Amino acid sequence: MSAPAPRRRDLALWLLRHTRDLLTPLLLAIVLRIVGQLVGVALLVVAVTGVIRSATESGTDVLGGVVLPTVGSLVGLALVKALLRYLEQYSGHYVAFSALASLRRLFFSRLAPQAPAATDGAASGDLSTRATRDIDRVEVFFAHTLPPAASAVVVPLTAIAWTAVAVDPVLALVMLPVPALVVAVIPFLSGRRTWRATEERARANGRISQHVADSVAGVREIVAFDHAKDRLAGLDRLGADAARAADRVGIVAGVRSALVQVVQLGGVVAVLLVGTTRAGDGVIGWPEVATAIAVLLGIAGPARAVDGFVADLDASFASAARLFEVLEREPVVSDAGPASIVVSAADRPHDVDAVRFTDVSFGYPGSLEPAVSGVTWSIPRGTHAAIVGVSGSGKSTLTSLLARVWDPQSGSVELDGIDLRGIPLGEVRSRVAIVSQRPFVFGRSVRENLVLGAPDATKEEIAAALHVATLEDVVASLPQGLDTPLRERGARLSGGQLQRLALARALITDPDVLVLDESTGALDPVTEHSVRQRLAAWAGGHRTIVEVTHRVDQVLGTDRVLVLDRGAVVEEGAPADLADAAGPFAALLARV
Ligand SMILES: Nc1ncnc2c1ncn2[C@@H]1O[C@H](COP(=O)(O)OP(=O)(O)OP(=O)(O)O)[C@@H](O)[C@H]1O
Repeated sequence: MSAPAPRRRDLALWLLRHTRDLLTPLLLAIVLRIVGQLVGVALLVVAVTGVIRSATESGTDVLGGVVLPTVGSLVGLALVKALLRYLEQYSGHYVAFSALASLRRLFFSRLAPQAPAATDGAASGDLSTRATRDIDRVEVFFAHTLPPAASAVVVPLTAIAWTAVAVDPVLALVMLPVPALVVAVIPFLSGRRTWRATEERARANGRISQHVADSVAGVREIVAFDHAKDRLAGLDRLGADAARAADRVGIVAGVRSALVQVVQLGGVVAVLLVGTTRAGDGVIGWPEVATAIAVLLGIAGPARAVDGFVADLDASFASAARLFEVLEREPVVSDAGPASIVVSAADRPHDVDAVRFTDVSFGYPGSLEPAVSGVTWSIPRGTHAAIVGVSGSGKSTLTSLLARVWDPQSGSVELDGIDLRGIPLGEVRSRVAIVSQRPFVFGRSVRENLVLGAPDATKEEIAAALHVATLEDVVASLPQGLDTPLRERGARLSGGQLQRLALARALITDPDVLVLDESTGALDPVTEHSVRQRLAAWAGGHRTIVEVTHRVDQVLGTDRVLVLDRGAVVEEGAPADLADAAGPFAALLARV
């Protein structure tokens, strides 16, 4: 179920909630920035008043009485400002990068329980853009938003209040509309439109990443079917969508930036006009006019920062919204947690079936037809069972339910007599190992790929698994043996070797139930025969094997067979009996 689209305010609160621990350094960054910028305004004021005093004050010791103290103050203030800037940048970026690290951790920790159900078939390119670029964009929210936003309000107000008290209240009043417009009005002009365009740009970037990821993964098909031009044209179209959205954002940002300049320069002219009149009337002196202008110039930068970050902030929120979508999604299956039942191997009852499906029905989200319906079937421990049926009959779905990738909508799946929903998820996954149709191999060494599910596997365990999978000769022939690096997706292995690697990887975890999902299809008959023999020895009458296949002749040597058709059980029994009965199994067998 997808979460409702969040608003920007909700997103800001959501981000802050997930990074609560960083609020103290964030507050520190804000205070440091405000003080640093006030020191910046003071620098200008001291410089201007110093110049005016040295020009207007008569007397012999202008150098010692005015110039040197002014220069001394300027140097002192500049050093303090530099130090404050350093500390502000340090704490701001500490907050930002720590926030990114915790968002990354959060992303993967929330994604893991959703996998593989929610990630299988999901747009992997788009997902990785969310995990990388979108998370990086959120940095703007932490490092470049809250401190500048706070200082854009506090610095101008403080400086103008000081002007009202120490210089001239009328000039302060003339200055006031400038930061008000620059901070609170102009940055938000046309905000809704740019926000929508920014969201569209983020989505377009996600689609571009997906297109590129698909093109890289499917490069063989693209070349074989001479499809490169179409892919490029598709990329151009997506690029044009992103550019159009970026243009809309850019035009508004340009206009707003121009307006900021006009208002700030207009403010200087207004202060100059009013100040000149008041100085001419003798109400204030020229130094006061110059000081007021120095203050106005000093607060221009801090005030302008709001317009500077609003566009970036939109991009940051658009990315945060894409993260929110993934992070707040409910896991497809919920872990039963510590209250659930963990039964040690020794305590497991011997008289119950290893696996039992009771009236199990399940349909994929969004599908009208159930993928399996009303399946009731038991697999005694230590047997080799097979699920057969034509393509799309629900065989793989049944094994996914057995590994609790999904929960059935009705009925139950039991492991050793206990409903899977009452067993910790980690325990289910360690007791049921699936060797899938399309195993994934990481671009790491053979060894690292083998011990994925059992990082502490011993040399002997690895050797035993390689033996059952008849992979020992293959590994021995690799240039660095087990340490040979594999290219991504196992590019340097043949299809059959890849399948055997996946089998060995599952065996190393020493599962109670080994599920083979069409996982010997790429083996030559001699190798397959030898793998089957070794698997039977490995199972040794106490481990259970569930094999999914549409090669019906392969299952004659198994203990029992389930025949599925359009998700329903149409026959079940010992293969020899079924072969003799004139039922669906015999019909499938006759087609071989
Ligand atoms: N992730 C999914 N989302 C939606 N529908 C799915 C998904 N996976 C499978 N299906 C559908 O569920 C039904 C059963 O598919 P399943 O993969 O279990 O069949 P199968 O018997 O294993 O097929 P095959 O022998 O071709 O692998 C099919 O109609 C299929 O289209």
